[in-house]
Amino acid sequence: MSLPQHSVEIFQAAVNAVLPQTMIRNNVRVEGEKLTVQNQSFPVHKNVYLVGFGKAVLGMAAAAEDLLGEHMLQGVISVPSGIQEVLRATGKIDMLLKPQTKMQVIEGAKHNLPDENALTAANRIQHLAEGLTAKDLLFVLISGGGSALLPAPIPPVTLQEKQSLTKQLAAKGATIHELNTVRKSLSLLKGGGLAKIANPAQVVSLIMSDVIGDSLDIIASGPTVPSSHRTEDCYKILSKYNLESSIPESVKEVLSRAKGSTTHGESQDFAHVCNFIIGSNAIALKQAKCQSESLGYSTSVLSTAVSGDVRNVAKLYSMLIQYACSTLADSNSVQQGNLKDAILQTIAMLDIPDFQLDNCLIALEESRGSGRPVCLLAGGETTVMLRGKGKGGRNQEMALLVALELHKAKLTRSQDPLSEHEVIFLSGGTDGQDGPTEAAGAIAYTELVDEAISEGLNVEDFLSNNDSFTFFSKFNNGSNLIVTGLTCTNVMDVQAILIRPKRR
Ligand SMILES: Nc1ncnc2c1ncn2[C@@H]1O[C@H](COP(=O)(O)OP(=O)(O)OP(=O)(O)O)[C@@H](O)[C@H]1O
Ligand SMILES: O=C(O)[C@H](O)CO
Repeated sequence: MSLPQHSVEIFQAAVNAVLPQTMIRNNVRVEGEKLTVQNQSFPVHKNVYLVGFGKAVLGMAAAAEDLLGEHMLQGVISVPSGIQEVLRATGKIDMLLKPQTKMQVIEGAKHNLPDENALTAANRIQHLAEGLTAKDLLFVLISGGGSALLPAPIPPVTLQEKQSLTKQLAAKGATIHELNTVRKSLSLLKGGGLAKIANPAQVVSLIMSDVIGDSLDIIASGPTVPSSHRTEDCYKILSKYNLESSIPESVKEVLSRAKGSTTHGESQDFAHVCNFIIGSNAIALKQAKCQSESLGYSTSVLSTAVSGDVRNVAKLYSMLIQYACSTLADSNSVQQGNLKDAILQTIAMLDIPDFQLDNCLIALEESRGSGRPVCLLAGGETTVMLRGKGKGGRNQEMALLVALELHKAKLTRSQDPLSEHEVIFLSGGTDGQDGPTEAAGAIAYTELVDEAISEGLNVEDFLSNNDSFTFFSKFNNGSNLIVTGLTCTNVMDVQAILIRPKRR
């Protein structure tokens, strides 16, 4: 198999590790009247209710209902518009609920924005939780996209007002941490509200993380997690993005009523709640590492928190590739030292706290000793400043930017170790949809720009129009695109760098 084929296999292993059914089965057991999640057990006796919200929740709910059997009484889940149709059309029948399901499925939040359908779902979920007693257990399934699928604005804030504020913040580049800090303070169910309403029932939440650092109170705005944020934090965020003057009166009223904490009660009110992370970027990368090792690569995971502007991140990966090639060729060159300094500066500038350059060295040293090819893995989520009107996504744009950086590096250095190695760079979204495109991501390599020129394609033109999908659709007959279809899971993005010396 070729390096590009290996990179796709490794990416696929990452995605398969976090498929909703796999995660439920790996983390949940039901034996008689005992429900065990990870290492914690709960008694069950036909007293389980289920609610869920998020892009991965349909498959999670189908697997959970199978496991819970007769213990499960009733459920409501809020999932993205059209998801059941897509699953049927793509033959992913095992992610759908069985015809005899006890669950009500409500589809909503088209384009990831809260709407009336999602509001109806949130109302039903609230109603179900309010009716629970100390004898009941509420199983809560949470995944990315959950914030938009569980809107419950605190009156007098309206859905439209909340939606408009969220949109304005997002358009001004607010991070998901900032966005969800504000959302929590305006919601009845977010920021621990759902758990509070379900009290005194036992609440067991299974959470799939799609945020950097896996912060429980940020994922889907933490409906079962006490909020660590205060109202002042909301005001700071609103003023940072110059939105203070445009906040509606209703929002001011709710914020002033909250006075201090944005959580629904104190943390001792959460004694009835157990939150479990069952899927994350780290879990996906761990499996990707296993797959890569079984394919014969010296492998290291560098980070699960790669974030920042896609252009800066692409520069980081390009330098890392050059550093790796130079280390594989000669462990003490001046070029290698300079690259290392530049890499460390970029990591500090991008603020990627968990980045382990030492892990990269371990893989490189192992490879130098064994002659095995190298695989470097990382994950996270970058941001793209949209300047053009093209079609693309952050992963395809990153792959194209890395190709361009490698091309430039090759031109500026003769006798470059880069040219002596075969290099593959893959970036893909684990949800299978990179931006509004039909691809999950793309594969790049050192010679891509030269090959594109010979096909009459100018990489820089496509990049300046944010048109990476159009580029990769045309280039090489589309064979550098990674197309998986919607995976119905999401633990952010995965990058894989594969390097081996060229055969002479
Ligand atoms: N033409 C484009 N080129 C590059 N990136 C784009 C383009 N259009 C949109 N994007 C990026 O795609 C992202 C939105 O797509 P997507 O829905 O995959 O991401 P998301 O909102 O983070 O959702 P999820 O977390 O489920 O992946 C935004 O970060 C946006 O900047
Ligand atoms: O739903 C959300 O808030 C985001 O996907 C982060 O979890």
